[in-house]
Amino acid sequence: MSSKEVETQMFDDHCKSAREYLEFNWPDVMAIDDVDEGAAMPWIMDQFHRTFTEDRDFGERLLDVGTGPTIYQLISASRVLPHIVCSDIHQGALEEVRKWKNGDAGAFDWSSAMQHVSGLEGTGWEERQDQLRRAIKDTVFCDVHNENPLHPAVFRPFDTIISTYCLEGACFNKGRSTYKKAVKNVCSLLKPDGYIILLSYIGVTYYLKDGKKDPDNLRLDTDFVLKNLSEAGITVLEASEFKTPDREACSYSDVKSILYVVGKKYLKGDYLRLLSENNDHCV
Ligand SMILES: C[S@@+](CC[C@H](N)C(=O)[O-])C[C@H]1O[C@@H](n2cnc3c(N)ncnc32)[C@H](O)[C@@H]1O
Repeated sequence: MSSKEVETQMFDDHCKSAREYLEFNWPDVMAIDDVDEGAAMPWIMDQFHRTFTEDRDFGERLLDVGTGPTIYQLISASRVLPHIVCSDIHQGALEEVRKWKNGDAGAFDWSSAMQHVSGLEGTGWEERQDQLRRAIKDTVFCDVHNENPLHPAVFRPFDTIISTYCLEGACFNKGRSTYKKAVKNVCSLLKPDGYIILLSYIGVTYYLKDGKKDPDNLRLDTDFVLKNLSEAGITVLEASEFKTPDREACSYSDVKSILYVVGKKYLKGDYLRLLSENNDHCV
């Protein structure tokens, strides 16, 4: 893609640029009264905090799939994973991440999210901000529709993968079989024994575009998301859901809930042992 094409690439059907996406979705980063999502942000940050303070071995190398221009999803992980690769199909989104990493004057301000997480951890937010900036090692092209989403780059399988609101965005008008393949493609980037954390919109039937309803033909429900993870070799360790507010009018979509999933790609032998030891681990 030429630099001119990169500059003019629409971010999505809703926002012209990655910057517009940031300003539309996070006029107030830790908002508790978002029209569609209510107090989802504090809940999401708390889920990530809980996950990454659990006694699990997340390894060293984290891949974020469909990072977009955001870093909130990486704050808690960066306390334990020192090597983070951000990936997205949109070059403008990755440029926003690079600007934030480099501390550019025009970079988006995520300090309230940093402060929220530091408050939970009992750490200093500026040191944690530096820690995340140091941990982001690379920003690379990714297309979840490719069998190897990171092609042409070559990476060893990752220890942990995070993906927030990417798969449903990439597949919203492409149907369930495309979603299923995309989940498989993403999970193929995870090493055996690795962890995946997925955040997803559930129950969307339309997104608003220029005041009109743009239908979502994916119609994600929780069971379908968990089943696809399982078919991609992931054992779901936990799944929590945040119910969005009942509302007459939507601002962006009619999302019904936000699903947070932690899964693990067990080695076959370990998985069978786990099953015989404790069935409760499997949702
Ligand atoms: C709704 S945004 C989510 C961004 C960010 N992770 C967040 O939590 O706000 C969806 C992201 O997925 C990216 N995306 C869309 N299609 C993709 C694809 N086929 N492969 C990889 N990323 C894609 C978009 O460029 C966008 O950054």
